[in-house]
Amino acid sequence: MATTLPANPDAYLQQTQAIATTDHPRFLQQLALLNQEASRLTSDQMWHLRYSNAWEAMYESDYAKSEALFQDIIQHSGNSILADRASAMLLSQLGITKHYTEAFELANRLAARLPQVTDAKVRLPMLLNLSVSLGLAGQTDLAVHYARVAMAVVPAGDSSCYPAAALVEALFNGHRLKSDSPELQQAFAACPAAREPVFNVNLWLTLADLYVQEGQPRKALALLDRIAPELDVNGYVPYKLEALVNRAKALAAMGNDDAARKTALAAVAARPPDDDGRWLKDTYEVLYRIEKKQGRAAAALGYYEKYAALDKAYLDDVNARATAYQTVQQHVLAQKLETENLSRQNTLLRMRQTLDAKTAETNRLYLALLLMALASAVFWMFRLKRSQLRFKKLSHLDGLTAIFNRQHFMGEVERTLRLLEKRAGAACLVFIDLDHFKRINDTHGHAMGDEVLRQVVVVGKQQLRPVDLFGRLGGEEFGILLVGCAHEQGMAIADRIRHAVEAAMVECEGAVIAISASVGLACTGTCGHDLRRLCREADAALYRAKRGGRNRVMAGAEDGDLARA
Ligand SMILES: Nc1nc2c(ncn2[C@@H]2O[C@H](COP(=O)(O)OP(=O)(O)OP(=O)(O)O)[C@@H](O)[C@H]2O)c(=O)[nH]1
Repeated sequence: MATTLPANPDAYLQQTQAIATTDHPRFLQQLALLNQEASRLTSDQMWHLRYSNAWEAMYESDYAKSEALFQDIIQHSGNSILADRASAMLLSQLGITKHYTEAFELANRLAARLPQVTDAKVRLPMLLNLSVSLGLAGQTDLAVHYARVAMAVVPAGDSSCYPAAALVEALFNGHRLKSDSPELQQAFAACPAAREPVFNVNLWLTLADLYVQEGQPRKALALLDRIAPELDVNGYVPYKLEALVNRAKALAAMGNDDAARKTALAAVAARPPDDDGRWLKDTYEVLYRIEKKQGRAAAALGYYEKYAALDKAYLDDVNARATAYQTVQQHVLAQKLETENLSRQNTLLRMRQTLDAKTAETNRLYLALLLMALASAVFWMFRLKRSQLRFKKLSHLDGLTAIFNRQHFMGEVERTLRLLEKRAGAACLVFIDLDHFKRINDTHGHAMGDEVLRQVVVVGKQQLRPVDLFGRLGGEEFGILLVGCAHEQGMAIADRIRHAVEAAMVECEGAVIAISASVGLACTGTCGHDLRRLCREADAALYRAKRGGRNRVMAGAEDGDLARA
């Protein structure tokens, strides 16, 4: 054996772990060397060394140490392959130490991880330990399934001893194995070549057990005799105990009570401190039957009590495993349902949020549309109102001169007279008619006539105050209401207007057109505030102005006329 680490510690670490079961003494030597030279290892190599140390601690039943090391590797190594191998080993250990709930939880995690594990050297221990732990749970179908899957993943050229042995164990624990089962033959064919003495011995002991169960005690005894030397070499206590129990059972079955008792008592003495009582209960059963058969009732009762206590403990353990398995599965199912429920709730929530967002968006859109519609309605209403007002205003005005038309003028005069009547205010109604206007049209054309009409309005406005009303009554005739004016003042203004018309300079083709107007006036002082009377009087005054020679202002009969200026 090397006393210093070889140049390539990676290969040495791998080779060391590979001989852990086939050459355990050498494994121990190499492990000691690796621990001694640990300072020369890289971080990853140190994790591999910790794995081997954990394996050895588990082999030596130092479960506290091995569990701490396995957990450290799983959680901190950062090496998924090593972590998976450590998980597989920990699974096996949790079954041995009866931490069933943790074991089945880990089994579920490993089963879920299996599809991602491609390395056959890692998949194999995972599948094997899944088979063993599910066998512990009483799930024979699953245990057999995983063992058969494990058979299929064995790399070409490697031994199929481990999965074949796992399959035998799964079938045996499920009471589905017979001494001539092909699975047993298959394991016997694979394991000797793999030079796995522990597995070989286990298979032989299983066969011996089957012989006893099948009522072939001689065959069992012959087999046990044959493997005795190997048992001594390997010195694995539980196997020795199983061999003694089966030997005692076989001897008892053959009626060799003394030898059976002696062997059974040897089995009791060989019981290791951490034995789970599985084999010992069978031992006490053998002893109880022998004592009973030989009439030693007290001794029989003593053994029976021990047998019954161990059998109860064994059955309790079986129940504990099954219960832990069911609990874990229920927990997983509950978590799955909760996750599904949460996911459904999340989906609903997301849908509701989307709907809310859409509704808010739609509402915003509606609001925007409403505001737009409102703004547009207000705008159109404003435009409508404006145009209505414009039309209304236009409808009140004379198209040519832009002063009040007849209808509106009369309306406004009537309204103003009503107000003045209430206040006893005075006013004079003035009618103006251009003289010989037809001639102007005829001489200068209709357009020129229009221009004359416009000019008359311009000069007329200049003589009026804002409160006065001015309107075109038709053709070349205009009306004015002089608000707040009594007769004299009215006459003066009317005459100023006549003057202004006469003085108006309307040119046509270089010549000035002569214009004059006849004016009739009627005032409230004599006619009162009645419009019709005022109109009649103003009209009559105008008539008299025309008749009197035009270009003059005449007042209503009682008002007294104003002579031509
Ligand atoms: N250019 C123009 N002529 C108009 C308008 N309205 C009426 N007239 C004309 O005004 C003239 C009025 O003629 P008459 O009623 O005979 O009166 P006059 O010629 O002014 O004679 P007297 O009133 O008697 O002085 C007619 O020839 C109408 O055609 C108008 O808006 N524009």
